[in-house]
Amino acid sequence: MSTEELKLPLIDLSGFINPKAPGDRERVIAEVRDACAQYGFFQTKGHNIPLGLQKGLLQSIDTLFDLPQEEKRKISFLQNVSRRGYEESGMSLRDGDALPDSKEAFYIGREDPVIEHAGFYGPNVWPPLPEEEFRNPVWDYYQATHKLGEIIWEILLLGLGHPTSLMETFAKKPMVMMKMIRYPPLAKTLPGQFGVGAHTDFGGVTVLLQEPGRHGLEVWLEEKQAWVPVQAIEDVYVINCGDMIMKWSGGQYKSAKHRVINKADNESRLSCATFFHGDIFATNPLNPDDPNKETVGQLLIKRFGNQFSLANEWKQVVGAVA
Ligand SMILES: O=C(O)CCC(=O)C(=O)O
Ligand SMILES: [Fe+2]
Repeated sequence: MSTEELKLPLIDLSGFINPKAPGDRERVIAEVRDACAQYGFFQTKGHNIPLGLQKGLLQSIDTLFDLPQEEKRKISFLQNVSRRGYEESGMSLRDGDALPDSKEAFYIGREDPVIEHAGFYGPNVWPPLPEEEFRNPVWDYYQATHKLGEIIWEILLLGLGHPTSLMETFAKKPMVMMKMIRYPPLAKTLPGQFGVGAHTDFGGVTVLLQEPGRHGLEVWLEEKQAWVPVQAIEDVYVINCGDMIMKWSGGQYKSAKHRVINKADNESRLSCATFFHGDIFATNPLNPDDPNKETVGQLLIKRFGNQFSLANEWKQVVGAVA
């Protein structure tokens, strides 16, 4: 089978969110379970996120990244205790990659009024744009994908025979980060440079919006030893599981490698990923007997610690150092 013929499952979530007939919810739960067990990824419609919110968000991302570079640098995420703000192109380099990512990104997260736990919780930073052009549409969108992340978590729990009430044991004050991304046109990247190099997502559920028609995401399919291109279709989300879910589920749900190459010569590509993890002090809720007692916060530090300005303080808060 050639990679062009391989497609991720497309799952209609409306059967779970607004069931109309007996068995609707169970069907969706089984479809999601099978997709996450086989691929760790699926595409979805019937997710209840209004198209108007998606379009507003993409417009806001475009406006933000069109700001002059010096304006964007003033809100660098490296200067922010809570890792909110702007990441310049060329800043992310994974071990083993020859070149850094070409993408630029902007991060927001929970809007907590005061900085707590050395920055795990804290306020967002916002660019110097009118609220109705950026902050309002972005925040409305964040809340909508926060909700969708929660729904996917519930479906994943049900798929493994757990009650949805388990959410309360690990997601009372969950880390939910949102990353808005712009990839430069292919003509503006270096030979061999990726938009985002091959990686797995670190944590819980990822809810990904791709700019319609701007393909570029590819998922590694272990069983076929092949990269599968994922189409960027209007109103269709990509959902995937991160490493923490794979660990917590004892490998029942996969965390698959993926990467992005913007294939358009002269057009940039926008996307937005919302990452729904769990409370910073939460340990594996799926298996209280799991000998591995690493917390969500410790796992975050392991993966991103070097990008936080107060990394050592963070480490102490979550017990990653004495
Ligand atoms: O932009 C995309 O399509 C995917 C981005 C991604 O994988 C990530 O930010 O973790
Ligand atoms: Fe990713």
